[in-house]
Amino acid sequence: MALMNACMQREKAYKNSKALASDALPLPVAFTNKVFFVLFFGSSYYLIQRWREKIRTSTPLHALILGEIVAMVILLASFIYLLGFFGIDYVQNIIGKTWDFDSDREISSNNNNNGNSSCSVEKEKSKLRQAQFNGKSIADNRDEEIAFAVGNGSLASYSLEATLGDCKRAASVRRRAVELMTGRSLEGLPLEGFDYQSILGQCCELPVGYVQIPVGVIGPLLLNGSEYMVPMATTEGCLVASTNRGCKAIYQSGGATSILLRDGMTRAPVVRFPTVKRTAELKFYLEDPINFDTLSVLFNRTSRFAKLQGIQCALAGRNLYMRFCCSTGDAMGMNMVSKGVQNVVDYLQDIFPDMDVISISGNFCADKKATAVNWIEGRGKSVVCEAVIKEEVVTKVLKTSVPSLLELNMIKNLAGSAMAGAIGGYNAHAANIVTAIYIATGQDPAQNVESSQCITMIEEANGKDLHISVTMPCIEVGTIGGGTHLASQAACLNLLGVKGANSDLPGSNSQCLARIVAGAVLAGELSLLSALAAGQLVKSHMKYNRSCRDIASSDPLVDPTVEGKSDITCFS
Ligand SMILES: CC(C)(COP(=O)([O-])OP(=O)([O-])OC[C@H]1O[C@@H](n2cnc3c(N)ncnc32)[C@H](O)[C@@H]1OP(=O)([O-])[O-])[C@@H](O)C(=O)NCCC(=O)NCCSC(=O)C[C@@](C)(O)CC(=O)[O-]
Ligand SMILES: NC(=O)C1=CN([C@@H]2O[C@H](COP(=O)(O)OP(=O)(O)OC[C@H]3O[C@@H](n4cnc5c(N)ncnc54)[C@H](OP(=O)(O)O)[C@@H]3O)[C@@H](O)[C@H]2O)C=CC1
Repeated sequence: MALMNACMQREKAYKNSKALASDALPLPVAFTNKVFFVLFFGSSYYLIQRWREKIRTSTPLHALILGEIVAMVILLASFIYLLGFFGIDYVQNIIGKTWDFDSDREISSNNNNNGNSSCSVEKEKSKLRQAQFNGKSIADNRDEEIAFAVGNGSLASYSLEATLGDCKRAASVRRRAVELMTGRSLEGLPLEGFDYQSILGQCCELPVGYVQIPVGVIGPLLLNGSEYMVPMATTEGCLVASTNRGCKAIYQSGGATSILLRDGMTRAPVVRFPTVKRTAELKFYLEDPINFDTLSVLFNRTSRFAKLQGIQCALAGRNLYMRFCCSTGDAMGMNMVSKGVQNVVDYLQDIFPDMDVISISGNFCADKKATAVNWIEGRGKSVVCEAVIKEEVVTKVLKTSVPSLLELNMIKNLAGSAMAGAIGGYNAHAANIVTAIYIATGQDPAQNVESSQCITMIEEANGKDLHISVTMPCIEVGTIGGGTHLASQAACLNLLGVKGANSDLPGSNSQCLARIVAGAVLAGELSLLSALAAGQLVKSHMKYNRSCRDIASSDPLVDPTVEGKSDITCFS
């Protein structure tokens, strides 16, 4: 019955978009469905009973009485109704889903082959191809002329990819147009050496080049018995060196252990009702376990990998914030969770017609913001990582002592952050390591905000050694989707052995990456805290983080002959 109910409610969500037999009836769909179910099973039961009776009394089966004829008509009618309502729609959904995947594949293969991102781009492209400029098709003009047209506004800059059918040429022309418009040179921002087709429709609009960020590598990071060489993209000198020192200390102490506590991405739409009473009704509806099956069926059908785990509600007057949480396989999952939530919200709109959807994101998610809800409930992967660092390693490699680190962590990371009113900022520099690995491996770098939430604990172990742990509730990483497929980022994921989707165990690649992030953060915390305890910080940054070269005179945009510009002091 629960399944039947689930099916009935699930199909209702599509009532608005698909014509169904039930639409013709002036009755609520849930009611007519129940009536036809009862008629179907009632008539079936009656006919079976009659059939058995006829066999027992040797009456010919074709000799029908009026009641049997009526029952057969009812059976046929209810069968047609139910088939029309569930069966055909179900088949259509399967076909529809298959088609969706095919079209997704078509889109991505187009991306790879000729730069078209979608059918709409294809249509746009043919429209634009017909457009004339200087009496010829746009693509037949010289780049300088096209750039001029973009610069003076007669040609939309974002239509260049579709118009020219060549992503690299589009970026080059746009770049020139920007230079013409601003009168400033983009020399120094590279154009060559990048696959612009790979970002179309997925990673970046209006490209004019790419920024180069050096990638350093730390390791081996000995984590859960495996060794990892971890890539970090950064321009902060000293960061890689420091984290590498932390890896050495961990390695010489026998390695670190990293454990995944939970894995679920969240999205929280906000809706409003005319009264608080109605808002509370939706809250109770969402919290009723009977309804969860229906909602998860609706949610899960939007993806092969997204699986709804739960919905947490928070109410503010007439507004309800519904924090959906789901597993997302090897993807970070923001697009996936948003797609699933949209499907559920459409369905809820159907049964709560007075519900006003304010926004698919109501900030109770909470994406790219430092919040208590993430800190307490977690978002993405929640990971804890620990290591016991031997006393002699603390002395020789980290150049400090166990008591100094204990005291520093308590006064700085715990009390100091409490004084600052931090939310999840009970660490020294988790954000440094998180962001550098995120950029190197194609993650969404803006999610460093909550991904860097971390509490670093340092305690004594075995009477003389040091126990350190980092607890990170919101590591939001994926090994598929976003920027993970780009050549450089994919190479970094490959270095870690977690490139792409794990077909045997979906989710295990991204979970492994999250553990590595926590392991690297542990290394970073160890080293920076040690440098601070030993009073080494400024000296080390003057060595690795400030060039001895005359920066001003090496800048091509600065005239070195201008007086005073070369007056740079070298600290070392
Ligand atoms: C995508 C649009 C802009 C379409 O918006 P639209 O209004 O449908 O677009 P349009 O075709 O009518 O064009 C309007 C203008 O948009 C620009 N535009 C339009 N298309 C392009 C293009 N291809 N390349 C460059 N510019 C474009 C362009 O300026 C254009 O004017 P025109 O030049 O034609 O006169 C809109 O739907 C939009 O802004 N969507 C929101 C996307 C967004 O902001 N994403 C950020 C990531 S979400 C996130 O990370 C954080 C989150 C959401 O989780 C935080 C939270 O919790 O809230
Ligand atoms: N929409 C939003 O509000 C926001 C979006 N973003 C952006 O979203 C992007 C990331 O979204 P995300 O959903 O992670 O990625 P994608 O949108 O790329 O979705 C992942 C795709 O990979 C497919 N897939 C294949 N194998 C697997 C597997 N093993 N595990 C998981 N998925 C698999 C999924 O299939 P299927 O189709 O079956 O699910 C899906 O189509 C980033 O670019 C990020 O910057 C960031 C913040 C907010």
